[in-house]
Amino acid sequence: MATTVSTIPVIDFGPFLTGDTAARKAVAAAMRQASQDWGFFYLSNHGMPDELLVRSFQASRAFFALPEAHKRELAWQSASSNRGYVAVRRERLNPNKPGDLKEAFNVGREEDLSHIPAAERPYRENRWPSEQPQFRDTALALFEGCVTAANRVLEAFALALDLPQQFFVDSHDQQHHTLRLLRYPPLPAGFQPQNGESRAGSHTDYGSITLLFQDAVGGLEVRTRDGRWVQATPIPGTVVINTGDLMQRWTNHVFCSTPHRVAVPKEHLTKDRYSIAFFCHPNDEAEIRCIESCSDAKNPPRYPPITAGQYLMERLNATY
Ligand SMILES: O=C(O)CCC(=O)C(=O)O
Ligand SMILES: [Fe+2]
Repeated sequence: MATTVSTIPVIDFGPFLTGDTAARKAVAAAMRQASQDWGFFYLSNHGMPDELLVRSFQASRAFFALPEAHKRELAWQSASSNRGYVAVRRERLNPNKPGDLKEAFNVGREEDLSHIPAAERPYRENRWPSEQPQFRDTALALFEGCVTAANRVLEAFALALDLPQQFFVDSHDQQHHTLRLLRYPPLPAGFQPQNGESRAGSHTDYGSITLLFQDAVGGLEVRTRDGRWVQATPIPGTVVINTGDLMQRWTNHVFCSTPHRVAVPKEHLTKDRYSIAFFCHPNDEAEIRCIESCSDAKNPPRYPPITAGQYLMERLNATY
């Protein structure tokens, strides 16, 4: 019997950004197929400036090199804020496994909070390391760059589903996204994971789409439809895009959210690994109701409508 060795698709986004209607439709169709088959794809020519990404990884490295006590002063406080520093083993992406061997720093949308009652501000306020003033500028520039790139991807998703181009973009315009810098600390040579511990336990992402930039170390693994784990090997110049549970629900499983994890790698485990994830979340009030072109007699709507805010809060509270 012939076996087909399949890998996570690499899609050239250039024709979507600069091409004619036919070229844009072809890119959108490729994304739809990849989202159906894998829930994951790499995007080349994604439009994010390389200089910004280089600067962001440098800023991340400098931030995580701060003394632990300084980082803890910026600790993550609540799911409703979802900002700040998350220490090693603090989070379990797979709630049945030990805490993840990673640390993280979350950034949300930066807003003018002067008109907000003081008691509510901590929930909407980013936390910044006072000893690194340039860190804030870089993180916010990266946030903006990710919003732009994510919106283009959301336009392609809309095109793939015969929706008005701005359908998803409009329901993300409050930018309830989370930018997350991640560091996976070095592990001792010969390190053997105990009780299924890993750098990040198997999970699906909660939101609509995730953009993931990874360094050259590797370790990200994606589950195939038949239950095997495949390496999402770093490919320079690309961003990994995956669809989250909310998008799966919205599209009635036409776009799938796929379990993935960061395993302790066989090589380079004594090196730290850095990645940057941008989790896109629709506006709190956005109603996540099965999209019409995603259901028919054979695939009737699988979920009742829910607001994005309610859904995401439930998922986040379960992780900590
Ligand atoms: O660091 C990575 O490669 C993946 C991280 C991830 O999947 C997550 O934080 O949701
Ligand atoms: Fe993830």
